[in-house]
Amino acid sequence: MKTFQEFGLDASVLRAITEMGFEESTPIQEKTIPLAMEGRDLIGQAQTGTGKTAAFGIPLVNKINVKEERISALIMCPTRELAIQVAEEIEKLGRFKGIRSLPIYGGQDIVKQIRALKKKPQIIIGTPGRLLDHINRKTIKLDDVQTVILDEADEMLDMGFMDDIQSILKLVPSERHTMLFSATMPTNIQKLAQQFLTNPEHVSVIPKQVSAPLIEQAYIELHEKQKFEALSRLIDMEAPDLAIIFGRTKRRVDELAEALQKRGYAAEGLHGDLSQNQRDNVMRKFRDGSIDVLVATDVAARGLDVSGVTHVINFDLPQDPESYVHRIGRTGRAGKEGTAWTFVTPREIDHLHFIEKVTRHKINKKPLPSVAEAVEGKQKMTAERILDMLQKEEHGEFKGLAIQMLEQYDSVNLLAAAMKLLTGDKKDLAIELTPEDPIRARKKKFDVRSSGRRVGGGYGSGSGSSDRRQGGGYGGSGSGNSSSSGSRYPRKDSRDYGSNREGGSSSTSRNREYGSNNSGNRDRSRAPRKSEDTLVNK
Ligand SMILES: Nc1ncnc2c1ncn2[C@@H]1O[C@H](COP(=O)(O)OP(=O)(O)OP(=O)(O)O)[C@@H](O)[C@H]1O
Ligand SMILES: [Mg+2]
Repeated sequence: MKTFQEFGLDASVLRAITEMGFEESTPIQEKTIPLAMEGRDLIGQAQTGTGKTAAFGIPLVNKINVKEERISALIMCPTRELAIQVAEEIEKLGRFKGIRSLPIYGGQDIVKQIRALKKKPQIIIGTPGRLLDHINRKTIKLDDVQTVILDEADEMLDMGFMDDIQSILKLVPSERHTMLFSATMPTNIQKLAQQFLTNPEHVSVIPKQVSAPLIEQAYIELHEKQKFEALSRLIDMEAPDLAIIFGRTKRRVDELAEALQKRGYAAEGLHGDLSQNQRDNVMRKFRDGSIDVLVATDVAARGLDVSGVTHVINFDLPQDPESYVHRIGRTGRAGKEGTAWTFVTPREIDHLHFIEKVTRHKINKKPLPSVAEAVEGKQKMTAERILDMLQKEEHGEFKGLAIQMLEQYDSVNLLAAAMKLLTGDKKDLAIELTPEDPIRARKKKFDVRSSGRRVGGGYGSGSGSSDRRQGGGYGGSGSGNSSSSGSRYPRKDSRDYGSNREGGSSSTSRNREYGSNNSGNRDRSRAPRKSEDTLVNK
């Protein structure tokens, strides 16, 4: 892998990269940074957690003129949390150069945003709905934008943002530099690319499977009614540092978070019905470790990068292979290992096999964790906590009492009693969740032919050679034949996109940005996609 010095970047950008702790470039960065520096339009595809943000962020920040007082670059993201996170990474990269960047997303006070816009940021990172609001209010002008980046482009299409993106891009000069990034590139992305990109270079560092290489994948077959017990045993057995649990609907997420809290886990829910304040709080707590279980709808599936996530658990099977890939990709990031568990009801087994085929990765069947395994896991965890406390030496104030008690009681019994207390056990609390319908299997055929030369993506797994090709898909060699009419946008479904578009811009009342108030709705529709060949590349 190349070091960052080899790209000929500005010294201030190099300094930022070093401060961020990046030593060498990841495969997608190595491929795209030079092309982006030449001003080439790009479609960049690489596995989850392999540094796509910096792959576009570094050349962008390098190119921006800090003297510019108008918006010169626009990054669009599908969710608010992602816009915030990408903005933070851009801020870090641009810090020493003195670049001004600003996240713009729904749910945040628009007046505050307008005030921040007066500071003349050069880079705006936003969700399409709120961006349009500002454009309509004339608080954002795009006449001087030279670079546009669509992060998670396929998801934005899937969410029905095509019209908004079109409206926004119409206002950007056509002489511009445009780049699309995602870990998954269904064929319908071709349409978007044709429309918005000029002679793009396809850069793909996806090896034979699209999911990240460092994630161990397992599934447990069980009945809907067994899921919660299985979940709590699994958490006890595995003792994750941080875990994300995906549920299918907002109601599911609420019920699950509450049930986990009742059982004594530090868990909170994240979905689009929460206020932005609540969403921000939950994310902050999860990032700083004050909660260790995040229960979420697919609003958290894309792009979120929280270090220390060791486990992803699909409490409900995701609707499509893309969603699976992105959900499990919240772990196993930046060269770290992770484990992904998926709960599957007997009627969903076919759908699981479909996901395995499309992602070209076997998901290993595992038995339901036993009570004994759960107990053992919990005991180990308690012992670790005690040893951790010993090392930190924060227990001094208890020493006097300990000596007194040891004079009267046997040390083994004392410690065992303390451990029992510390472990806590609320297993007897009955938990009842509203059942979810199973995901239906797909009937249509799909094509998983694979060919072509591929290189390893991720950290240190690549051979360094590139595999640029037309088309994307799940590692298929793809000629980019998008024969289907299967455009996946707009999806008029009940997904949780957020109808509260503060500032009430025109276009549509469809819910956006995973932030609305229609309780009980699904964050992702269960309606199968129209055509399988929008999923895989032929
Ligand atoms: N060259 C590098 N060296 C070390 N760490 C890096 C490097 N580039 C990026 N990272 C870190 O890797 C993590 C994942 O990066 P990022 O979020 O950009 O992944 P991604 O490819 O966009 O994943 P996703 O598909 O899930 O959005 C981040 O914490 C980032 O800071
Ligand atoms: Mg990303």
